[in-house]
Amino acid sequence: EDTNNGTVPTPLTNYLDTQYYGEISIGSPAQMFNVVFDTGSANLWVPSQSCSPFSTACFTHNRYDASKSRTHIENGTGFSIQYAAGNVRGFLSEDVVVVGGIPVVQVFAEATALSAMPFIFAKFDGVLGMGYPNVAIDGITPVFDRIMSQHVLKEEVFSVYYSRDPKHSPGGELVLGGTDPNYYTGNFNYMGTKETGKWEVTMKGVSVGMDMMFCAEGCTAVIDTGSSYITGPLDESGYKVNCDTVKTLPSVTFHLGGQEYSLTQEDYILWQSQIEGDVCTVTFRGLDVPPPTGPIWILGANFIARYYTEFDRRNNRIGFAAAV
Ligand SMILES: CC(C)(C)OC(=O)N[C@@H]1CNC[C@H](C(=O)N(Cc2cccc(Cl)c2Cl)C2CC2)C1
Repeated sequence: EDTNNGTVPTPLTNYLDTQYYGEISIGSPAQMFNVVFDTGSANLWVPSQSCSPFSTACFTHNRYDASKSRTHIENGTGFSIQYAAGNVRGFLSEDVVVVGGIPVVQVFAEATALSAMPFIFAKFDGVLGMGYPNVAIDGITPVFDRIMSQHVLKEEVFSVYYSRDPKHSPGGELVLGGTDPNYYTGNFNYMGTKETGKWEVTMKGVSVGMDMMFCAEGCTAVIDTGSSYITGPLDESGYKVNCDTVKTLPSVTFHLGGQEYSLTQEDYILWQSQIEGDVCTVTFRGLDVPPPTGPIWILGANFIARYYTEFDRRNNRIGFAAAV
């Protein structure tokens, strides 16, 4: 059903609370792909039919076949992304991409080489960057910018709901042009994005329990829908705790835009029941980014699952409301 004059919500699949992806189509007739809608990047790439036979990660995913699309436009320019954990190489193509019911003619990358790490663990096929244009590699206009220039959206915003429990259905939802009141309660609290033209805000501190433990002088918080966890300048990463002590663990509070956003142990502990017993891991990752970029925190899926997030391009601000 059309809820935002021109757009329909995109249901997301939640894979183990670590990967949230939804379906888009590319080409005519439509070729379907599962993509992560990633606010930490701004390019669209999917595996290519012409990927190398040695790229295992490519063969276990849906691949775009240009020869089968009558709306395909040849480009051929080389393309590569260097992630922290791996890389993607390929070439550019252009075709009709449909997101949330909206068609756009989009320049995207056909990946011909995907590093096995980490993409053999990816349940999604590709990535659809929802970041600002200045994050886009090769200056390619991002999908959401192409959608905005069609003036079909009621508001120039998009919103993200991530479920906290893989058994819930849907595992999440992306709304283009508005928010979905079914997935949040109360009001939104807004904060301006930094003038860097990224989905990042100034954070005033991080408290553990009652003590301000980190970022006391202020730091940057990136709101990154494509990251699974919370990353900060911590030396503990993948910290294991005794599951019996989990209920005594303190809340962790992020001070953003004059509000306090707390995560309780159920939000930040990954509790896995295994044969040899339960294993509990703190889902904070250590990542040291030196100044001037750092110190930087990345608030990923387990933050967004607790706080429904509205990304507002019109007003260059981010809004949080309590997720249902
Ligand atoms: C500098 C620039 C290249 C733009 O930086 C980024 O693109 N930075 C991206 C920021 N958002 C997270 C992205 C990421 O880590 N992955 C890998 C990933 C994440 C979760 C789970 C799995 Cl399995 C995987 Cl493979 C992409 C899938 C979104 C990198």
